[in-house]
Amino acid sequence: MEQQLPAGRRPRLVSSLGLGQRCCEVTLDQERGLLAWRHPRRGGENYFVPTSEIIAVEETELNKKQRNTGKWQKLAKPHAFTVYYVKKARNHRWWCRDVTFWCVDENLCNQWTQALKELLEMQKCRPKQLLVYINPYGGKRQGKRIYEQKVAPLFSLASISTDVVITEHANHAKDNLFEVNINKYDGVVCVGGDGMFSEVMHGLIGRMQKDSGIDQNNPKAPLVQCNIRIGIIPAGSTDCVCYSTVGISDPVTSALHIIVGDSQPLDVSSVHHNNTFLKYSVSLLGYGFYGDILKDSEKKRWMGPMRYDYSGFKTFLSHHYYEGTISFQPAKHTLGSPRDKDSCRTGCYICKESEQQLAEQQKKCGLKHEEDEEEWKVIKGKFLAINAVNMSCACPRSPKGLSPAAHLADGSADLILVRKCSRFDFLRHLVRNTNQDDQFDFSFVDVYRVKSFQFTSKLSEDNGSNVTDIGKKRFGQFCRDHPACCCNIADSTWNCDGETLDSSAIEVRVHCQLMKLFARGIEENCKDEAAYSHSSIEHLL
Ligand SMILES: CCCCCCCCCCCCC/C=C/[C@@H](O)[C@H](COP(=O)(O)O)NC(=O)CCCCC
Ligand SMILES: Nc1ncnc2c1ncn2[C@@H]1O[C@H](COP(=O)(O)OP(=O)(O)O)[C@@H](O)[C@H]1O
Ligand SMILES: [Ca+2]
Repeated sequence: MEQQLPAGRRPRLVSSLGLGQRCCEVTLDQERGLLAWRHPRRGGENYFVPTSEIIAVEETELNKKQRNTGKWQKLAKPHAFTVYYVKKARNHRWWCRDVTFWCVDENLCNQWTQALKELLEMQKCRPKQLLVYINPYGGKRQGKRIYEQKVAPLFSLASISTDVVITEHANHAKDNLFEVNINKYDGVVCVGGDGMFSEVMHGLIGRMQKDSGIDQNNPKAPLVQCNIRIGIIPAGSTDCVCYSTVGISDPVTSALHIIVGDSQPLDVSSVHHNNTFLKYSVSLLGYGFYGDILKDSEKKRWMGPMRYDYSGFKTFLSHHYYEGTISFQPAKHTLGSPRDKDSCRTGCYICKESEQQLAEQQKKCGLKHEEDEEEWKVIKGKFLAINAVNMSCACPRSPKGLSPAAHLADGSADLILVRKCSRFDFLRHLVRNTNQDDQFDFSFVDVYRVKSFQFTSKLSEDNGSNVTDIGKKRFGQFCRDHPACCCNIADSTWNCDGETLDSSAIEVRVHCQLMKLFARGIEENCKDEAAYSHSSIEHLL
């Protein structure tokens, strides 16, 4: 049955179709892009699936067993089609579910499959061709298996073609991205952890700047936005970028976000030392505690993700603090503050506002550099940790993150300064990173929302530029001589998204929405699946 609508509008299909052994009314609102049916069993539960969340539609041959039971016996040849769709479960997890409808009228069946396929064709943001890099050694070394068993079948169901590269060494993906014909692809997927994501991001952003003649060594150069989206299939040790942008670290959920063609802009920080480009960072730039953990944990890679717990415990016991000067420019352009109670969620208005400001600025100045005369604030002190985060840095170890109110795409980073305090107080602060309590509510913790910052350790100020070697020598000697003492004349290292930086003196600038992910930010939590269905229909109708 078809309902007539005014000319120009797409019709609403309403039919009584078979579902299992019974009949149910199925509606396809083509104008609004919504498929709905009431399950004849399961207490008559209503299902509402936005067509933007349909993965695939296939004509289906009903098998013998299905045909030989119940109503089928009386039918000559039933015609059927299967709809594969996203089912949202608790904790931001997505599943791929399917439902098979049947009818005796072949024309009606064709009408349904054709209408659904046309609606899928209209989803222009979906990728058709992807370049996939798999780090076989990331996390628990399961990357290849995860991709082959959980992700590749979904890509194939969604008719996505892939070129797959299994990396053979570090920087393989990054170097490869400078050579490939990137225009062939609608996106790049990395299977691994934050380090692997960082590699792919460096390849893409670096390639983009090279092709546009931008000198990455110039810390003030306005960088060219990278429009090719990156998808992350989590298979690493921390998977913070995935968790903070999707809400869960789950390969199937991430694959489905890629398939439906989600897009989430992301701020990226550039890190320089003496007019030399060092790295980009999207998650954590950590000096002191997280730098020391990383340095120690690199020697324990064979332990897998557990290396961070081991090195974390060791580093906590060592309780080293570091002296230095941090200068920063507060982010006055953004509406939020790090102590906000609300977090960045799908469709965040603060990030949208920044996007608008960015567009206006680009219209005004193009790629010209705008002189930034805004004030610098300077803080000298003794720090146990200096953490700069472009996003919340939520991960399974810290579900709300190091800075729960940080925004994915507002053009700012949260700078968290943890000053020298007792071991017990530091532990209280750390524990609050793992629970619901406020980790900033301590006299020794300060947090600022910034658009750029610089750091120089006391050691580098005292000794000039060749800090790393001096630090290394003194650190070794000092530790042997005074193992129980916590004061430190040595430098720590910066942990930049899981990679150590060679210099402790750095200059950092946040680039608003420099790149995009196949994600949509964390969706508002839904109490249960049925509630989701009803809220989504209310939103759509
Ligand atoms: C009582 C103990 C409390 C421990 C506090 C735990 C808080 C954990 C916050 C972790 C934030 C992580 C930010 C992301 C960092 C990653 O970029 C980096 C590299 O990840 P990967 O490539 O997947 O290995 N991971 C880390 O630096 C690990 C930090 C973990 C520290 C325990
Ligand atoms: N084939 C490979 N062999 C060794 N190292 C690799 C390989 N492929 C990628 N890498 C490097 O491994 C590092 C860590 O990878 P990642 O996937 O983030 O795992 P983890 O989360 O366990 O640290 C990355 O910095 C990346 O450059
Ligand atoms: Ca940000």
